[in-house]
Amino acid sequence: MSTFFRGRHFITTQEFTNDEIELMLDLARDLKIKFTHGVPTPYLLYKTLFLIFFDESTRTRNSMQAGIAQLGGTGIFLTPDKMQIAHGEVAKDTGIILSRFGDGIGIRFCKFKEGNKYIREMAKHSKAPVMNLQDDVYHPFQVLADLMTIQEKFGKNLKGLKVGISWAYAESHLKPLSVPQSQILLFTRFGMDVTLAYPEGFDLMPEIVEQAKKNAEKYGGKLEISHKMEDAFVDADVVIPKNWGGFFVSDNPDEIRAEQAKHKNWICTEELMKLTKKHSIYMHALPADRGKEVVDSVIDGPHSVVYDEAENRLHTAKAVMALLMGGRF
Ligand SMILES: NC(=O)OP(=O)(O)O
Repeated sequence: MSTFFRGRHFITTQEFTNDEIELMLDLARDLKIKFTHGVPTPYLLYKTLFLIFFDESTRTRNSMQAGIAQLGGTGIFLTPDKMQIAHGEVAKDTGIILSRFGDGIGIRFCKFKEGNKYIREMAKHSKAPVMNLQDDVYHPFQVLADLMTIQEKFGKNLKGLKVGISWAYAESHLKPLSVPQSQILLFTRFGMDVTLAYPEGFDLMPEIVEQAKKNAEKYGGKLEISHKMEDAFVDADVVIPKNWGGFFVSDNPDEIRAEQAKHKNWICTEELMKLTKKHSIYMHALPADRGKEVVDSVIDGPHSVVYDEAENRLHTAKAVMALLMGGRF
């Protein structure tokens, strides 16, 4: 199985076929069962993974570091301020050197208009797989865990499943576009009927929306855009209300924050959840701005699957690492 994957970069799920995504999820499910039963999975014995984080992380960093350890390898956590990146070393040089030292490189770099370019430049020169741990465009590990969680709740055939992805207000920081963008790209490929709702001005990247529409056409999904939060909730099986920055509103963070503050009413409440189907699930990649993006009674309530979703980050991370970094099983 691993010969399809060995040595490939994981920058967006868009560069993997549906069959390959399903294989990743099959392995993630198998790894989850083995982990739960204490069965060792030393698929990456003696392999080394470098993890470069330009930005903060709880789930991504720890799922990768715990994951590589559970596969028998070693994860080395790096921050640019303690590397020669701080003195201007370019992505090409860092990528060539680290890939001569080890077997994989993971990078988180969310800065708008810079992160994806940096990761692609490193991937161009690295002889080891480069894994995107979230950039300004994509968050492939998150969306893989999201899809795994949705399949756990609704089964493998997701055709016609109604998914509402909505913008929500937040104050903690300017969140990237990468989560909703990855979701509209992947969910439409699995036949889901996606409604994307956001206040005017908080657009996703036009080329990503175009690609998601093409995916929907090709795979029998749907993508509809609305500027009313309710539209993401009516009859939905899955709702994913989450903040993202309005990077097309302005280049100035203060202006984006001021624009966001006009939409404090975009919060996921119990009233909104009542519009969804009875069995609906509430998802969030976390961290959530409680009281801003969502009320406690929803995120802690019966519809919420946020901890299952976060838990699946570990198993999907392990599956991708095992496949790309040369696991033999
Ligand atoms: N969802 C997610 O990527 O979480 P972290 O920012 O904690 O890694």
